Amino acid sequence: MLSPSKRWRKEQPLHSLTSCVRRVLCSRRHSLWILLVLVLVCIAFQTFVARQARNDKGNEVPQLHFTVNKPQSFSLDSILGNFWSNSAETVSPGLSSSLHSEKEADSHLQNEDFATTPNRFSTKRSYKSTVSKFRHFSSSKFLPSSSIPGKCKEKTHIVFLKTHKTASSTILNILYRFGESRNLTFALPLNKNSQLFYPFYFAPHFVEGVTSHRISEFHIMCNHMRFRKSEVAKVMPRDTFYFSILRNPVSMMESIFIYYKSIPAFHGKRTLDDFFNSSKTHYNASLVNNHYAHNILAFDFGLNNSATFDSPDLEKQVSDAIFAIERDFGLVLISEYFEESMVLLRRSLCWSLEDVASFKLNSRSDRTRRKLSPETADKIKKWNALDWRIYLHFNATFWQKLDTVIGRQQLEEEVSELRALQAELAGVCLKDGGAVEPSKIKDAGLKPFQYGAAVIQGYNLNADMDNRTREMCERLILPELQYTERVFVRQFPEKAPWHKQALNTGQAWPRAKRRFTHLKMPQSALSQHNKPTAP
Ligand SMILES: Nc1ncnc2c1ncn2[C@@H]1O[C@H](COP(=O)(O)OS(=O)(=O)O)[C@@H](OP(=O)(O)O)[C@H]1O
Repeated sequence: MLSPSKRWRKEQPLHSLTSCVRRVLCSRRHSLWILLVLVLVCIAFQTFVARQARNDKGNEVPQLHFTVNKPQSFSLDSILGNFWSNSAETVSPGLSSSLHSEKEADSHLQNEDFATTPNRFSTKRSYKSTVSKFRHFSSSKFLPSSSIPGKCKEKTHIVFLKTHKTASSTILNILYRFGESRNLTFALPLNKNSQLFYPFYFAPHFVEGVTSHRISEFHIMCNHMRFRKSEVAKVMPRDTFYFSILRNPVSMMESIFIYYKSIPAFHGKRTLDDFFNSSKTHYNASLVNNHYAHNILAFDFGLNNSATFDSPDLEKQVSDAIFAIERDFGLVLISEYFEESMVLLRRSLCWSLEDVASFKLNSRSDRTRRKLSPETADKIKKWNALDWRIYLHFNATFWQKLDTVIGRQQLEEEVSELRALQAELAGVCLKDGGAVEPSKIKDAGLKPFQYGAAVIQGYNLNADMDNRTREMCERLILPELQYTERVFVRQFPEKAPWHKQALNTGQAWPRAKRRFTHLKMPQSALSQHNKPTAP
C-alpha cells in the first residue's frame, strides 16, 4: 500500500514545471537536500549580519566630518589647558590635566575665568550636515539617538540631583531636551513649582501626578531637591540611574555669595571676607536659607552640613558622606570639566554626543564676579571643609573613571567633537555667537531669572532661521524656569486650561513665555516652623 504522498506523486504526470517542483518537494531525499540548502542560506545570512554589527561597533561614536578650520589642534593638554584660560596661547604646557590634589585644584581656581562658552569657537556656518543631524536627534519626532549600536541600551530612567551653582541648569536643559524628544515623563514639582520643595527633604508627594496616580511611570527627575534616596526610590523605577555634579567649593561659594545675597548670613556683608570676619560669632545655622552659606553640597545630598575644618569628627563625617554618595550615585560629575563630564555622562547613559551638546546657561556676567585672594579661598575651604573634601575625593574618582571607561585618547577626541558641534550650533543659533547681558536680550521669554546681586546672562537667536531650526535653537537656550513650565504644560495640559486650548492651536509657548510669576528662589516664604530639621 502506497502512502498518500507517494500515491499522489505517482498519479501526477511530469509535464509541467509546477508538477516537477511538487515532486521534488514530496520526495523525502529531496526534502533533506532542500533543508540543507536552507540551513546553509541561514548560516550565510547570520555571518553577514554579524559582520555588519561588528562594523557598526567600530563606529560607535558617530563620525562627524568637519570642514571648518578648528580653533587649534586638539591635544589633551591643549583642551584641558584651554579650560584654565580664555586664550589658547596662554596654555601652560606642563599643566596637569586633572585636579588630583588640593594644590592643583587651587591652581585651577587662580584661572577660574575659563571659558566654555560657545563664542570661543568659530561661528562660521559650515557644519551644516552635523547640525541637521543634531536637529534630527533633538526634534520632537521621537527619533532614536545615535547611541552606541550593539553595545548598550539608551538609559531613560534617570535621577539628576541638581546641586546649586554647579552648571546644573545646563544639565537640566540637556535632560529636558532629551526627554521631550522621546516623549518621556518627568517627575516635576507639584503645582508648577520650579523646585521639589527644596530645602525640605524630598518626599514623593512633592511630585505632580504621584498622589493623583495620574502618571504610571516617571522617567526623569531633575529639579532642585534635598536628596533622600529612600523617598526618591518610591517614585522612580528600580533601574534608575542616579547622577549629580560638584563644583570647586571656592568658586561655588563666590557664585552663591553674589546670587543669594539676601539670605540672613550674607545680609549686609559687602564681601566674603566681611562674612568670614563675623561668621564665627554671627552665623546662625537655624535661620531659613542660611544653609546656602555652609557646605551646600553636603546639604543638597541630604547630609549633615555643619562641619568645619576644626570639627572633632570631621574625618568621620567626610568618610560617611563619601560612602553615602558612592552608594547612591552611579556617577558624580565635575563642573570645571564640563565637556569631559558630558562625555562620561553620555557613555554612562548610552546616549549620543549630540544628546549632551549644550550652551552654557545661567552664567553670571563678569561685572558680578569677584576675584578672590588666596587667603579668602583658604577661608572658604576651611569653612566648607566637608564640601572641600567631598570635592577632592570625587574629582579624583572622576578622572579614574574617565581613564577606565574611555581613556585619554578617546576622551580627547570626543571632547573636541563635542566642542566643535557646540561651536557649530552657536554659529547657527546665536546672534553674536555667545551670551549677552540680560538687558540686551530681545525676547523677554528667553530672559533668565535674575536674582540677588548677580547679573545672569542669556542669548539672542539669529533671525534668519526656518521654523524647525528656530525651535531647536530656542530649546537650547531656554532658561530653567521657562523650560520647566513648558514641560509641565505638555505633561499636564489639564492643569493649565488656557494652555490646553492653545496647545491645540500651536500657540501655547508664546503665551507661556509671558507669564513668569513664580520664582526660582530660596523659599523665603517658608516659615521658621517649617524649616527642615538637621539630619
Ligand atoms: N557648561 C558649563 N561649564 C561650566 N560652568 C557652567 C556651565 N554652565 C553653567 N555654568 C556655571 O554654573 C553656574 C550656574 O549653576 P547652576 O545652573 O547650577 O545654578 S542654579 O543653582 O541652578 O541657580 C554659573 O556659575 P557663575 O557664573 O560662577 O555663577 C555658570 O556660569
